[in-house]
Amino acid sequence: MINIRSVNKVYGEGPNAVTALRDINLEVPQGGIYGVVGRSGAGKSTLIRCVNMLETPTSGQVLVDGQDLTQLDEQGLRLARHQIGMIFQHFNLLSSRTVYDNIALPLELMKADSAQIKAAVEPLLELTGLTDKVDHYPSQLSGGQKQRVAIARALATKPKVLLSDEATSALDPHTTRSILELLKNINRELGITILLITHEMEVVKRICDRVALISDGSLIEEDEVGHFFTHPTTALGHEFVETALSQPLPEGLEDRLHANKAPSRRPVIRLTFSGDSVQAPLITQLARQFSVDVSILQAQVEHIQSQVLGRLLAELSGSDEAIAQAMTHLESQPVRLEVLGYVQPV
Ligand SMILES: Nc1ncnc2c1ncn2[C@@H]1O[C@H](COP(=O)(O)OP(=O)(O)OP(=O)(O)O)[C@@H](O)[C@H]1O
Repeated sequence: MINIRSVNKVYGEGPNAVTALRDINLEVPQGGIYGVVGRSGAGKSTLIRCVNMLETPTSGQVLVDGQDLTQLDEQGLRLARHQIGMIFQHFNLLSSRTVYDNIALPLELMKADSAQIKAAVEPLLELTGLTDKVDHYPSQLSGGQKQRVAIARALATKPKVLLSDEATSALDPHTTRSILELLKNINRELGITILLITHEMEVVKRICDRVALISDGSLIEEDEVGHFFTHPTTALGHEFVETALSQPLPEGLEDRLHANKAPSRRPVIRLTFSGDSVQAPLITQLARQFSVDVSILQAQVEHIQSQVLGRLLAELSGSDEAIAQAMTHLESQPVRLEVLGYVQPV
């Protein structure tokens, strides 16, 4: 649905030139919810703004529904943008217009008559839960309600694609959840493809099917969300995943953890399981096959999209040889093994 091919973007020229995107290739499938994550300044906004040509790529192609937007003139671009709605972190509503009139704006610009506008706006008010706010002005609305208006406005031209630029970053966690639910609902009910950028892995975890990670203008990782959470391949990917999954260590453990192995110290390991490996009797196997005792310190099971993700923190005890064999076995299994450190038995 969205094909980004070899896109580069350089701002400015000469010694002041800033390369914001480097040879980005990305394919967003039709009907999916696709997340792009990265640290501040990585190039996320530039990337999403290249998809509706708010920024023109320096080179490369951007195809939406098969049409290469980089080849269109102003008139062609104006028409193509009817297929692409966009929402922003700070809502960008017109303060002098009511909720109804904000949603109607893109239709007015398309010269729709009042009957057409009414027929389009009313179902959107219902979909976004704003029916009782129709005559309110933006100043009379909460942040979440303002974003709902912006979403309804973005859908007014019946786009095939919705772009979301940090749409929940200005909202509290509860409101964030309700807006993400709304986006998911829109994706499901209307079949709209959503491309969102965010610096919050929580957003990706909740609603995205696929995710891309960008760093310093380059795409460094791309995956299905459940797999990304269990098998990040880069150090940055790992860091992002941790922000969304990490739980505080059990009380007192941090103080007891040593970085180095010593004869009497026992390893504390973290196992991350996904899919079928959640069901696998790995722990009992360790005990039986390798004469290793496993004390579970913490356990957690989460559902990320269609994937089940389990995390287990455990202390292993047994002879050095048995522990080494058990670790080798774990490394060969479809789980992620991390050694957090070593503890002296209490
Ligand atoms: N209009 C511009 N002129 C010059 N440089 C720009 C412009 N817009 C962005 N940049 C630069 O391009 C790089 C990427 O910026 P961009 O805003 O796309 O990153 P981002 O990942 O969206 O960051 P943030 O999460 O902080 O918004 C940064 O180095 C930024 O300073």
